[in-house]
Amino acid sequence: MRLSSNVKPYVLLLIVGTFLLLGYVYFNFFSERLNRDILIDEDQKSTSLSRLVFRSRIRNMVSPEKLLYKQPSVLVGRTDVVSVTPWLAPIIWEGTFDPVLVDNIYKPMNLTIATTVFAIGKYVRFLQDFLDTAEKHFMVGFNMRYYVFTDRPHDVPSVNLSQGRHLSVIQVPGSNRWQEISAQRMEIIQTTIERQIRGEADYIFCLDVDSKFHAHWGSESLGRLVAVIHPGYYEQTRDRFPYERRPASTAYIPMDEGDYYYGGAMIGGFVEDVYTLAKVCRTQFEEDAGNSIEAAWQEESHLNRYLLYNKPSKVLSPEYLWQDFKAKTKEVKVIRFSGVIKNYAEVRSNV
Ligand SMILES: CC(=O)N[C@H]1[C@@H](OP(=O)(O)OP(=O)(O)OC[C@H]2O[C@@H](n3ccc(=O)[nH]c3=O)[C@H](O)[C@@H]2O)O[C@H](CO)[C@H](O)[C@@H]1O
Ligand SMILES: [Mn+2]
Repeated sequence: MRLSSNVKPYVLLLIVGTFLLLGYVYFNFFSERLNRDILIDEDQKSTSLSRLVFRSRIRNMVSPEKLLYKQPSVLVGRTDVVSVTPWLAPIIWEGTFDPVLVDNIYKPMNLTIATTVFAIGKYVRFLQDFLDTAEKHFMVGFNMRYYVFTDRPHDVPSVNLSQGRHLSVIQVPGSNRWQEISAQRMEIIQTTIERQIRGEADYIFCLDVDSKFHAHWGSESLGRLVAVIHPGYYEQTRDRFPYERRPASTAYIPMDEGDYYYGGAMIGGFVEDVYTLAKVCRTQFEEDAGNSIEAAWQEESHLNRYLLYNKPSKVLSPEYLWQDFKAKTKEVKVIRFSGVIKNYAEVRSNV
C-alpha cells in the first residue's frame, strides 16, 4: 500500500511519539529502582548484600507503605561528637538515627541475626541476666539465634524467648587459663560459622557474656563489618592505646598508627565478613603462639590489628559497650550494653 504524501508526516510523528513515550516509561522505572536501592546500598562488597538488595526491591515494588517521620536536617544535628569516621563509616550515637525509620528498612527483609556468647567455667552465672536483658532490648522483633558455648551445658538457665528467637547450647572444652578461653573464641566462631551459622543467619554479633543490655540496641547496628569503640580509651591519643607493641607479634601496631581502640567484647557484621575476621585473628594468634608470644590483650589485640587494615563499615559508639564501674560521661546519653563488675579472682580459674 502506498501512503499519500499528506499522511506520511503524521505516521512519522506517531512513530517518534511512541518511542519517546516508551523511553520515558523505561527511564522512570529504572530511576525509581535505583533510588530505592540506595536505602541499604551501604557495602557493595559482600555477597549477602545482593540478596538483601534483591529482597528490598521486591518489598518496595510490592508494598510501598507510607511512613511518617521527622524531616532529616542537613544543618542541625549532634555537634558534641563525631558521627562519621574519616573513611566515611557512620559512628552510631544516640540522636544520629531514627530507630523507627531504620527498622522500617531492615524488618521487612526477614533477617536472622546470630549471637554467639561464651560461658565457660564460672561465667555461666552471667548467662541469665545476659539473655533476659537481651530479650528486652537486643534486636527486638528480629529472628534471633543465640549460640551459647559452654563446658557446663546443664547449668545453662532456661530463658523465655520471644517468638522467632531460638537458643542452641554447644558444648566446648573448658580451660585453666582465662587468656586461652578468651582467645579460643575466634577459633570456635570460625568453625561454628563453617558448620552451622553460615546456613542459618544473615548477620552475626559475638558478645562478652559478663554484660547486660540496658536500652535499645537495634538494626541501626547492622552493617558489613561492625566494631565498637572501647569505653576506656576514646578520649586518648593513639600512642596511649593498649595495642600490642612488640614487632615480633602479628598483632603489632606502631605508635604512629591506629584509628580507635576497639573493644573485644563485640564484633559484628555479615556472617562471611566476621568469618574472615575470625579466621585471620585465629591464624595470627596461632602463629604468635608458635613463637611463644601472647599479644597484650589476646584476641582483642589481634582484632585491633585486623580492623586497622580492614576498616569497619560501621562503628558503634561506647554507648554499645560501657562498663558498670565507669561513671557516665556527658556525650554518652544512653548506655545500651555494659560489662558488669566482677571479682576477677573469684570468677576466673587463674589470675
Ligand atoms: C569490655 C571488653 O572489651 N572486654 C575484653 C577484655 O576483658 P574482660 O575482662 O571483659 O574479659 P572477660 O573476662 O570478660 O573474658 C572475655 C569473655 O570470655 C569468656 N570467658 C572468659 C573467661 C572464663 O573463665 N570464661 C569465659 O566464658 C566470656 O564470654 C567473657 O565475657 O579483654 C579480653 C581480652 O582477653 C576480651 O577481649 C574482652 O572481650
Ligand atoms: Mn568481659
